[in-house]
Amino acid sequence: MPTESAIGADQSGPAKRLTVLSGPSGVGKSTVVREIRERHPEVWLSVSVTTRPPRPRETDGVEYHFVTDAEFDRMIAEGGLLEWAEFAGNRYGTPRAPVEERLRAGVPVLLEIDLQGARQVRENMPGAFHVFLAPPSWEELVRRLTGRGTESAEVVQRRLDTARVELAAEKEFDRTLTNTSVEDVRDELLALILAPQM
Ligand SMILES: Nc1nc2c(ncn2[C@@H]2O[C@H](COP(=O)(O)OP(=O)(O)O)[C@@H](O)[C@H]2O)c(=O)[nH]1
Ligand SMILES: Nc1ncnc2c1ncn2[C@@H]1O[C@H](COP(=O)(O)OP(=O)(O)O)[C@@H](O)[C@H]1O
Repeated sequence: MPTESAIGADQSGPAKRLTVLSGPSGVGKSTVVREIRERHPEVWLSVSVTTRPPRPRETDGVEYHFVTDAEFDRMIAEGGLLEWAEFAGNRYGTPRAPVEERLRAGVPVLLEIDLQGARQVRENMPGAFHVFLAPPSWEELVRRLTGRGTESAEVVQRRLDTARVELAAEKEFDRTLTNTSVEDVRDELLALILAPQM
């Protein structure tokens, strides 16, 4: 079985098809990912584990696997997470085995994770391609995050504080896509996921 670093380091194998999507809370990552899930089953979307409670209209096993703190602790202890991070008071992580299985089989894999997780993937899997989803403007980001209406004012403020840090990290990414039109971003992202990546 290839090691974690061997998967990422193998520039000739299917591991080049690991794509990471990051960007500030509210920019539209989940919306773009939902479009890809519904229209492009050829791309495999990693389903993260999280200790955050489900939002209305989220289904366990679809957007996330919703787990307890104890279950999350156990996954860390067993080495079952490829990466994980704490974000706005909750923990999120990528289950390792399903990602490695798909990459070995040559299936394109998309991870939607935060900046801290993206940095861990960059460190451990150097073959991954990193895409930053940017808002058209700061005002529009605030509008989207507030307009979604799924978080309290306090949580929105916390996410906006984090968003400033995330926006400053854009240059770490291989490519920026600006989310003006969801359909345009979906098509551009799909092209990057399916293209042979340098
Ligand atoms: N590191 C890491 N971050 C994740 C993972 N899954 C989701 N996230 C990120 O956690 C942050 C919060 O996600 P969520 O609570 O769903 O809020 P939303 O992205 O604003 O809809 C976002 O930046 C996600 O990209 C994961 O497995 N690992
Ligand atoms: N291109 C877009 N134009 C206008 N609104 C958008 C666009 N993309 C997403 N949204 C809206 O912005 C809000 C935040 O999007 P979401 O996908 O939940 O963001 P994220 O997953 O990055 O936190 C949602 O209400 C969503 O409908």
